[in-house]
Amino acid sequence: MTLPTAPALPNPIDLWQLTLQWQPDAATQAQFQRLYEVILAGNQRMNLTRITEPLDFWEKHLWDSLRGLFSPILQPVLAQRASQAITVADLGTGGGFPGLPGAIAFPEWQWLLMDSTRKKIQFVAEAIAELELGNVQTACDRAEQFVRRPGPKPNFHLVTLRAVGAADLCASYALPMLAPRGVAILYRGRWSAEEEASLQDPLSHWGAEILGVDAFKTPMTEGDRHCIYLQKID
Ligand SMILES: C[S@@+](CC[C@H](N)C(=O)[O-])C[C@H]1O[C@@H](n2cnc3c(N)ncnc32)[C@H](O)[C@@H]1O
Repeated sequence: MTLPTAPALPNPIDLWQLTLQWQPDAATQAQFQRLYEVILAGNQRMNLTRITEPLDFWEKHLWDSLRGLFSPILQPVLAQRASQAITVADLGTGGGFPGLPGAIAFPEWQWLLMDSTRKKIQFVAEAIAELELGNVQTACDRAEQFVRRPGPKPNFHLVTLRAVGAADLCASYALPMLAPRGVAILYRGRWSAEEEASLQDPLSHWGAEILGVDAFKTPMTEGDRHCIYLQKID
């Protein structure tokens, strides 16, 4: 892949620390910059994202992807498990969000990035090679079909979905893929009581409950965000 020269991404140490209680080290920041270049290069061939300005990319792709993983709701669950044992599936990953920033920030976790669109998964596979990420695999599949394939039943510790569809549909994709006590993270913008009510059927069908709803604003443009954490009970 020929990478264009891209403007430098911001690295607002104070904001990382204040909002995530975490800061990327120099190598991680260099990986984020490389990811930005890879996305800009991919965008020249296909429509991956309209978010291409450095500040926008930082906030709406990098920070937004990571905020769901650094949530205070998730941290106690993660603390119960050795970090290298954590497996994550990002369903409907598109151009690789939140999966690629997550795989860079959490290199000890094992990631599967899935999308039903072949050319998007081809791009993600190229990005993984370009970024030399040894902890990420890809699958071109539909989430609802993946669980029905012959072979061992998926049992991920985490499943993430951002901008893939209605909340109840996302829950019905994610919950059958979780290990007992595993957590699905639904990345949403606004969140309503009606959407929360729509989760009741998939939650009772798959034996899960709402672990928590994290409401927050993006740190630069103050957009409304919610991450919904669903935990498999048994
Ligand atoms: C709007 S994009 C979001 C991409 C990315 N998650 C993000 O937030 O930038 C939705 C993606 O979900 C994929 N998708 C939709 N339904 C799917 C399904 N049932 N299984 C797998 N991928 C699906 C689409 O191909 C598309 O790439």
